Amino acid sequence: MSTVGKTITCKAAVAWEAGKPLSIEDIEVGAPKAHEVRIQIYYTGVCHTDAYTLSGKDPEGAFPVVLGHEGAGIVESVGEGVTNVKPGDHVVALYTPECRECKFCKSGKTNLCGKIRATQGKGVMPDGTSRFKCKGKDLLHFMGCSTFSQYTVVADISVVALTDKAPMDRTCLLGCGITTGYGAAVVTAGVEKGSNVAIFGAGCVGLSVIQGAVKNGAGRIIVVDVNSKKEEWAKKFGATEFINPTTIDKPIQEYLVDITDGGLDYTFDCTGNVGVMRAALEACHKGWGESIVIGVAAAGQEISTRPFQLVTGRVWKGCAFGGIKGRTQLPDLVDDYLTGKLKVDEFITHRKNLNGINEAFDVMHEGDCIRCVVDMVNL
Ligand SMILES: NC(=O)C1=CN([C@@H]2O[C@H](COP(=O)(O)OP(=O)(O)OC[C@H]3O[C@@H](n4cnc5c(N)ncnc54)[C@H](OP(=O)(O)O)[C@@H]3O)[C@@H](O)[C@H]2O)C=CC1
Ligand SMILES: N[C@@H](CCC(=O)N[C@@H](CSC=O)C(=O)NCC(=O)O)C(=O)O
Ligand SMILES: [Zn+2]
Ligand SMILES: [Zn+2]
Repeated sequence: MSTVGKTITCKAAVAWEAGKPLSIEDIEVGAPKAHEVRIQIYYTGVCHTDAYTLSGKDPEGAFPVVLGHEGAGIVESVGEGVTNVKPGDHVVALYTPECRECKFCKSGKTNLCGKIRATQGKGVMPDGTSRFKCKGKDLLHFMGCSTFSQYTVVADISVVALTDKAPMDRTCLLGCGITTGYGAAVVTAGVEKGSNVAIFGAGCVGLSVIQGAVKNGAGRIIVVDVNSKKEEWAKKFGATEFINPTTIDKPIQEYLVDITDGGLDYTFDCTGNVGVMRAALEACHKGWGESIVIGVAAAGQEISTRPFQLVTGRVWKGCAFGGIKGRTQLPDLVDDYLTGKLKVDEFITHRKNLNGINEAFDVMHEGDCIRCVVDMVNL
């Protein structure tokens, strides 16, 4: 029986309040309205940003909410006026939408789209309402995606169709972590051939920065991580050196400046630690070194450095989703994956089913997890 135009009841992992485990519930997912798309989610990754919002530290975090923003699935139905995807398409949800008509999209300077950012940040659809209900209460959407539900509704500008040749348990990871790190190196920094790079934090994001740096022909690729087990991971992805900053007897930035004849051409923070962000900036070469902030720092945290660091030519910048425009550029990344040019399979260290999604959060904090993929169909 067709579900088109009807409310669907399905399972979802609901975050009722901050700091509490997710609860598997039957929820009602409304039909997509104009310019909306209802997706059956097959797989979702779990990102540190989901854990960050669940912890209650995200100033934009509100509850009850359906978290998740690294998901792949198949379009079930579309609302009036949707032209970019159709039922049956294999898709990935995009927390950085791409409308192609707002000031941001038209600027050619950023991947940040302004069209629905205000409502997305409030956890509602562009018309200001929610498509999720549970026990008579509205649930909030998250990052315009809410992939911890078997069905979700997103804006049409927040979804990209991809070839069905690429397995969805892999493409889901292109919805955040891999694309973020890879894009930060290739698009945001534009690492040049032969340039020296340091990457702080070798999780999914940092390892993806390594991939981007390798692709662009970087010279030295130095990875800094407090977890020595990450050395093997970093080298597998192409790092040329690994340093555990707890094993050296001077500040890491001084050490890096010493061993690189004045500093790095590009550095990347992939930890979310504001002290690390400062070290990454100060490890840059005078005159031209650029430091890219990728990590998400908790509410209230601030970055600082001596302004002289900037006066003398170092550049501090940052990016969301690596600077990648999802609808335009994700299909090419999938092609790169299918032709063996982009590692994706290698990131999957753990798998869980929807019923075990809280374990996915547990393993993420254990240090040997790069990404845990959650099967949303088989409970
Ligand atoms: N800007 C954006 O668009 C996006 C941002 N993010 C953010 O990026 C960050 C990284 O994500 P992800 O790769 O998944 O995270 P992980 O936790 O998997 O990786 C971070 C790594 O950094 C290490 N680390 C922690 N503290 C330090 C330190 N002081 N010096 C060096 N290394 C350190 C961690 O070690 P240990 O495990 O021992 O703590 C871990 O190995 C998160 O803050 C996440 O929220 C994610 C996606 C998109
Ligand atoms: N809501 C937080 C900031 C969280 C944040 O920085 N989100 C990133 C993506 S992190 C993905 O895992 C992002 O896209 N930021 C750009 C945006 O427009 O949200 C806060 O308010 O501090
Ligand atoms: Zn993420
Ligand atoms: Zn836009």
